[in-house]
Amino acid sequence: MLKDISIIGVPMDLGQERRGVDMGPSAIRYAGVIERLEALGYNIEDLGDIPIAAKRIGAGKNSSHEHLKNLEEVAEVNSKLADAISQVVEKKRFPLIFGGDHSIAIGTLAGAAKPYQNLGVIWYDAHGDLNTAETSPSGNIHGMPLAVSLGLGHPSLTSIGGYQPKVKPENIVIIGARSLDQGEKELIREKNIRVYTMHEIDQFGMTKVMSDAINYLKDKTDGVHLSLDLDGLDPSDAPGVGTPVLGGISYRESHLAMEMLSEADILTSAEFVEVNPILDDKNKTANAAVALMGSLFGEKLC
Ligand SMILES: NC(=[NH2+])NCCC[C@H](N)C(=O)O
Ligand SMILES: [Mn+2]
Ligand SMILES: [Mn+2]
Repeated sequence: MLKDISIIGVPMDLGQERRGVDMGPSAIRYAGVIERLEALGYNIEDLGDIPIAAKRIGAGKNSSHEHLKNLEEVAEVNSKLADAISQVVEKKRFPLIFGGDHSIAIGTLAGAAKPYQNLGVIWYDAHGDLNTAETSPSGNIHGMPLAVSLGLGHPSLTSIGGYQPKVKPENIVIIGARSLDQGEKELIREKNIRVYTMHEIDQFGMTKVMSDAINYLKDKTDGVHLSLDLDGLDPSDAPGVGTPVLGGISYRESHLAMEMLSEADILTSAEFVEVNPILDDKNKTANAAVALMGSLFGEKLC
């Protein structure tokens, strides 16, 4: 992994309807992320936050796209984010992004995938985030970023970065899924996307799931992005998220997953999203995110 890391915060809350996720980047910084990574010998540059348009009252109600809430605003923020990440990549630094809701993955991937022919994506999440306006039960864009990155969705989202698709279905691995909408299940089947649901994690254990996932991606990808939605973890370990789903990945299993990724040394970018301090318990979720980043960047227990 690159020894120089550039942090970008994206206090985005327009991709969903719960207030507070815009405070995620601050909560993660307060949890001591910079000190933690510096202690591991990394050179950290914090580029601050991407500016976000003020949230409208009754988000989406007046939007021109009923099934794509805050479309224009979400698109604008994501194209700024994509540009910021491209600059980080050009400097040969590792982009580390803090959300914000998961709609920011649209911009992250637009920036992070550009230099790669076959960027792998590890989507660590209770959800597939594979909806389009047609399949979404909510109209919330945070449920759509992985579909957008495959080139499926509104053109003002899929065109960000000026190329598409950002990722190919065979280079995606979803880990921790336990809440998939009907249209998402159909897309997973149609595109043959590799998914490790909680069933596989329970049946085979995290060690087997992660080594399988890493082997699946290792030889065919030229870079790998980790998109970690904190709701992939069980709500008892990460209560500060807007769309919690029971029966998730434990804190310890998540540490193991991060340690295995660190060992495999395949990551070229990462993002931690959906931390909502208003819904949290004493910053537990941001603290978990930072502890997981410790493992991801090479912290050893002894
Ligand atoms: N990034 C997330 N937390 N996504 C949750 C999405 C929930 C649901 N599948 C939807 O599309 O509305
Ligand atoms: Mn999720
Ligand atoms: Mn998500």
